[in-house]
This record gives sequence, C-alpha cells and structure tokens, in this order.
Amino acid sequence: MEFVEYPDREMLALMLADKLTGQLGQHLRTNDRSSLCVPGGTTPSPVFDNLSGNDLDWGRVTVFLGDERWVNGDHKRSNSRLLRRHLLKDKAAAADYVDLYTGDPTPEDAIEVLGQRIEPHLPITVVVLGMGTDMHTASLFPGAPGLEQALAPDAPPLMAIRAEGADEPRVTLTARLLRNAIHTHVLIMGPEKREALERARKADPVDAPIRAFLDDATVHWAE
Ligand SMILES: O=C1O[C@H](COP(=O)(O)O)[C@@H](O)[C@H](O)[C@H]1O
Repeated sequence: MEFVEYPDREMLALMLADKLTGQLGQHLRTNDRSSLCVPGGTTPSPVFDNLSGNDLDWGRVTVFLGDERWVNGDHKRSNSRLLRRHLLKDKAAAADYVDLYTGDPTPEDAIEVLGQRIEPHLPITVVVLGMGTDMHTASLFPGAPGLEQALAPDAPPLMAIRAEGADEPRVTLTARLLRNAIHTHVLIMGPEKREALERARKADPVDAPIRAFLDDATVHWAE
C-alpha cells in the first residue's frame, strides 16, 4: 500500500484528479477505450469537480459507480445524482455513463442485466474506492449477508446487498472486479477515516472489507 498525505483537501482533490486523468490518458494511448469506476457518498465531489474540467478524450472513457443505492436517480441519496452534478459535466459530459440503477423494484431483479452492462468495460482501468468509518467500501459492508461470497475470487460481477449499516438496498460490484483494476486508489478524508484505515490494515476483509484492496492501492488522505 502506498499512502499519500496532502496538506489540505483542496490539494488532494486537485492532485488526485490530475493523477486519474494521467492514468486514463496513458491507457488511451494504446487502447480504444478506458473505464473509470468511482465511489459515491459524501467524500468524492471535490475530486469529481476538478476531474470533470480536465482535458482527456472523454468520448473514449466509460464511467460507472462501484455501488449504487436502490433509489431513484433524483433522490438525494442516489450516487448517480452525485455523479451527474459533479462529474458528468463540463469536459467529462462526453463520457459514456453506465447507470447501475435500472428502476426495477429490487436490485436482485437487475443483477443479471447489470453484469451484462459492465462486462464489456473490464478490466477496470482506474478504480477509486471510498471507505466508511465502519471500513466498508463500495457496498461491501461488514456483517452483510453474502459478504463472503462478494469477496470470493469466483464471485458474480455484481451482487445485491442488504446490510444493517446501509439505509437502503444496494447493488455493488464484487471484489473480483474491483481487485482486477489496473490502477487502484482509495480516497479518504479526516482523522476518523485515517484511524479506521489503520484498524483495517490489521483486520480480515470479512470484518473490514476495504482490507481486500489495500495491498495494491494508493491511499489518498487529507485532514
Ligand atoms: O455508502 C457509501 O459509502 C462509501 C463511503 O461514503 P462516504 O460518505 O463516507 O464518503 C462510499 O464509498 C460508497 O460509494 C457509498 O455508496
């Protein structure tokens, strides 16, 4: 694991956005298309705001979330809503977006079609993961029924998750897809998440799902 500490959140947002742009651009030099998998939640919007204005051949980039909350796209807890407001605008409006919310009554109803939507964009070129203070990442929550399967090397591409720590049913990419990304970044801010990261480093992925991704990740942190 590489750990990068920034003097402040603004600097983190600027420098991480440039790093992601560079890695996607480099990949596009030798490939027709690149894929960018990003987190939702409360942390990444400043990174997205910077990223959306960066020069990149966005028309050859496919963007999707690592997880989605099973709510309408205009709901305030929708991760897609966050992306539409902060990432899929400006220069990045040209990117292709694969929405994980289908409008089906439950995420279980959509799992098969979502697998088909994501499959053409694998392996993920660049994944950015967030983390909660409970050490969940994407919607891989400690204690969630099915978590062991979602962490297994033979997991399906996506799974529906219903966890105590989550307010609504979710859909998540499984560890198999997320771990196979070419470049892996973890984005965390604040002292509580830094402490959680230290706990996760000593834990088992079943108790601290973010642990499954740390060995190959660059962790970006600012107070
Ligand atoms: O519920 C979620 O939580 C994590 C962490 O979110 P944050 O609000 O603590 O930044 C996020 O990475 C995930 O995509 C989201 O659905």
